[in-house]
Amino acid sequence: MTYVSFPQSKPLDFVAIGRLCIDLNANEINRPMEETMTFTKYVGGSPANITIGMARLGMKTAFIGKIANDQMGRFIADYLERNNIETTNVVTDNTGAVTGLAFTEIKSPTECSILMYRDNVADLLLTPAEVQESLIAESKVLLISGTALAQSPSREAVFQALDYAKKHGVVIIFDLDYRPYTWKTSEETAVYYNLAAEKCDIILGTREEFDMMERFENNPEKNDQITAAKWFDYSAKIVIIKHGKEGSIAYTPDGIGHRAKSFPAKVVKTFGAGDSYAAGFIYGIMQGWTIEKSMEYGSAAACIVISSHSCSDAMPTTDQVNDYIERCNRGEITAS
Ligand SMILES: Nc1ncnc2c1ncn2[C@@H]1O[C@H](COP(=O)(O)OP(=O)(O)OP(=O)(O)O)[C@@H](O)[C@H]1O
Ligand SMILES: O=C(O)C[C@@H](O)[C@H](O)C(=O)CO
Repeated sequence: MTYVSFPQSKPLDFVAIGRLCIDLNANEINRPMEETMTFTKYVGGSPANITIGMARLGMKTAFIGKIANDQMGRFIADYLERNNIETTNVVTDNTGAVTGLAFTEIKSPTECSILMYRDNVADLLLTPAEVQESLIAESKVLLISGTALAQSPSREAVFQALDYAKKHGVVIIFDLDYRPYTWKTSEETAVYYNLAAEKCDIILGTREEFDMMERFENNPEKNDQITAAKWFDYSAKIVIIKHGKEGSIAYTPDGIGHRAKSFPAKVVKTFGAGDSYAAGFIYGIMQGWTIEKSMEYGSAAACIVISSHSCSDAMPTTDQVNDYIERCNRGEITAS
């Protein structure tokens, strides 16, 4: 059963809009931040990580975003280009804005947190006029990510991108990517998340992210089926609700809750799971695979990233994902 059809005639597979940032991941793992002294620098930002994941899987990708006019901004642009991600719509800020930083704390494989430095960041300064209609028109998929909705003008830039995608028959995917610190009030957050989600074909988020959006709804038991059903009255064809290592469930308008097997992992840190899962899942669904097989692929990609030190740099190729699945099936990988 095919739930989403991708416009095959379009030359570009995937374009994402949103933040391009820097991750500084603790080298001394299993320690609190207070005792962490050194970090390794990687490109970060959830939509950037997903795009890098899609590129590693062999998809033709592009990014729409704004970078600071400094060494960090140039590091990001260079990394995207080296990963074959088209950067014609990566705009350089000229107001002195800075690159967002995410310092990661790896206290244990299950206790990880992120300290974000996001004052006056360039990514939130992308304007609607800077979004290239022609780039979106030529892509099969547009991915939006919730954090870009937190402030103007980036918020309007995302809605502009959504309008272009609708106009040109591009499949729209929303990774909720809710990061509380970029928002001012919970009401504002829920309003803009809901307005954007109404326009999307595939919505991916954790149970907690959907809870945040449901502040105006009546779903006291946090029932996944009720959560998903609302979006089928708008544009959605697939709603995925993620539950960490318990796996995820994909709901479709026919009332089916699709589940896939998850894999064991030797976990180094938990962050990056969602981004790699998204890349693997979207790749699979774009190949015409079943929802279950696509979810399985996303789960395996997630295991590879959470077993590694970085998010972006660890995004796997198809050979790496296939190899991981085969090794799990042979019982060669066990959970940490
Ligand atoms: N400890 C784990 N072991 C195996 N698979 C995992 C584990 N944690 C996450 N996954 C896989 O990754 C998928 C997405 O994870 P999760 O629900 O934690 O997303 P997320 O909260 O968006 O991630 P992130 O921490 O990157 O924001 C899960 O559905 C599961 O397949
Ligand atoms: O999304 C961010 O800004 C930070 C990410 O790059 C980070 O590594 C992460 O949280 C991935 O889920």
